[in-house]
Amino acid sequence: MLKFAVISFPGSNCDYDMYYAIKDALKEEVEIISCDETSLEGFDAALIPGGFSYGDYLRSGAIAKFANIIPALLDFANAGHPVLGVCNGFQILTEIGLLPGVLQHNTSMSFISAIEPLTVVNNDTLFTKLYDKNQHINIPIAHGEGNYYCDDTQLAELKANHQIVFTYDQNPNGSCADIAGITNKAGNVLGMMPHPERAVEEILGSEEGLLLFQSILKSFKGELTRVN
Ligand SMILES: NC(=O)CC[C@H](N)C(=O)O
Repeated sequence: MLKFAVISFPGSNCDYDMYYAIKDALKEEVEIISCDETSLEGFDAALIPGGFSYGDYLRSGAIAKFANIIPALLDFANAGHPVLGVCNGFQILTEIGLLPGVLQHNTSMSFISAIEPLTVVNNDTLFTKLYDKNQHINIPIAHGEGNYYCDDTQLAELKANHQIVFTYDQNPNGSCADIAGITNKAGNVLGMMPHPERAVEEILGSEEGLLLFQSILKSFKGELTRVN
C-alpha cells in the first residue's frame, strides 16, 4: 500500500475530497495532516488540496508559504517524491518556489465554477501515464485566481522541458498558453487548477480524474519492479 499525506491548511476546503479520492476511489492509504506538522516521514506522496488557505489574504498561497510543514515539503519534493497541488495547492507550490510562475485573478475578475474541457498534452509524466497523448478530459474548476502567468523565458523553458501537462480547450481565466497544469523540471511535482479529486466516479459527473491518481500508483509499481 502507498501512503499519501493530504496537507491541510486553515481554510483548505478540498482536503476531504482528496482524502476520499485516495481512500475510496484509489483504495490506498491516506492521512490528513496539519500544516503545523514538521515532517512527512513515512509518506510516499504529498497532496496539497484546494481551498482558501489563510483566507487568500495578500494573495492565494502567500501566507501558507510560512507554515511549519513547508521546509519538510521542500525536502520531500527535492528528494524526488511525488507532490500534487490542486487549485490552492497549485497556488501554494508557486509561492514556495517549487513551480515557476504565479496565479493571478481570472481576467473576468469573477470566481468561475464549471466543468472544463482539458487536453492532456504530456502523458509522459508519473501523474499522466495512463492517459493518451492529447486525450480530451472534463475536469471541474472552481477558482477566482487561476490565471497562470509566467514570463517569456519561463514559458520557453516550460515548453522545452515538456513541463506543460494540461491545457484548457476553452481558456476560461486568461492563463498564458492555455496552461491548466505544469510540472517542475524533474517531473515529480505537479500543480494544476482543475480538480481531479472531484472527478473520480461517474456520480460526480466524470471519472476522468481517477486516471491521474492511478497513474501515480502505476509509477510506483514500475519503480518497485525496477528496484526489485
Ligand atoms: N478551489 C480552490 O482551491 C480555490 C482556489 C483559490 N483560493 C481561488 O479562489 O483562486
